Amino acid sequence: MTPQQPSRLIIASRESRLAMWQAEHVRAQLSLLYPQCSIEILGMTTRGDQILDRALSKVGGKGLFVKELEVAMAEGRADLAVHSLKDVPMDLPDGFELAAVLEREDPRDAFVSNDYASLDELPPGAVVGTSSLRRQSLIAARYPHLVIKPLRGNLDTRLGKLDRGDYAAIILAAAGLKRLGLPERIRTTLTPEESLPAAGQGAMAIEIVSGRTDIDLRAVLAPLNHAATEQAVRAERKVSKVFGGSCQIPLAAFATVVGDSMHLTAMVATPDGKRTARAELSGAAHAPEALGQQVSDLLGQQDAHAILAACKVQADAAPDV
Ligand SMILES: NCc1[nH]cc(CCC(=O)O)c1CC(=O)O
Repeated sequence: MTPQQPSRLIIASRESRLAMWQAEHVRAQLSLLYPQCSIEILGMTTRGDQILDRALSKVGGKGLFVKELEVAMAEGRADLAVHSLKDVPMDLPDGFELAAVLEREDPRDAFVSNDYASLDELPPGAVVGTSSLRRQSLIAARYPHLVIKPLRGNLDTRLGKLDRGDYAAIILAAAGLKRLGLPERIRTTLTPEESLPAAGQGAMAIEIVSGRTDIDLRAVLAPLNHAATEQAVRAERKVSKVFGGSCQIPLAAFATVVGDSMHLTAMVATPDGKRTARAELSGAAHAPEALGQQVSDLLGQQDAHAILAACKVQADAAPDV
């Protein structure tokens, strides 16, 4: 069935430069597909953008970046929302669904510094900026002589704080820097062996309201879906979901797809990096959730639940920054 040609589409987006780049990217692809369609971007601020003085894990997690966009769609002010998949909760609220996952950019973490070329070069006591529990846990485990300080805000804000001298180095997603045309800020990319990426890192997703009767939006957006990326992130997000699904625990999950087969590696750890469980398996690319469940089971056999309990204790004891 040919999808109905839309005559007008409104894309809801956060207003950060990265979010706007991503919305613009989706708009450009849609205009090629539907040249008659008028497509607008509705920029909005979310609570996640406003609350910059506390760790996200303390104020409600990922949902804070998507809620306002969902309200705009529910009220008919927008038809679709473009998100960094990493920021999308594992369970969407009733009445919403992901209609497409776009081809993944570089999924790795990037080491960014004006003075040092890599984590290995940082001297004892050097301050590294990150508010990601996953990145924090990794650095604490491998570089116990470094000091980790929280770093929130959009990419430009974070780079500004680095340039002001607040940190010796910061860790960011390579994808964001590449999309914003700042690949030269990356001093080193951390391999997945060094820093296993977060579930969905580097991928964009399009969210819609389910069951619209006026237009088949799923069909309209289907050509933007990248099958291999969708399979990979479904496996990764399954692991996230099994272990509680938000930013409250250091959790990494990374899948690669080659043809019909997929390899998934996942890890949970304590924020201090002292306890880690890691597991990996290959399986069929067409059954991503099954592989995600199997890898989660392997993590469970390795004491992952005790690690989660220890995480909760450390999170409750941590200062509220
Ligand atoms: N949590 C914030 C966030 N959400 C998505 C990205 C980068 C782009 C991506 O991973 O797709 C970032 C910044 C970062 O982690 O450095």
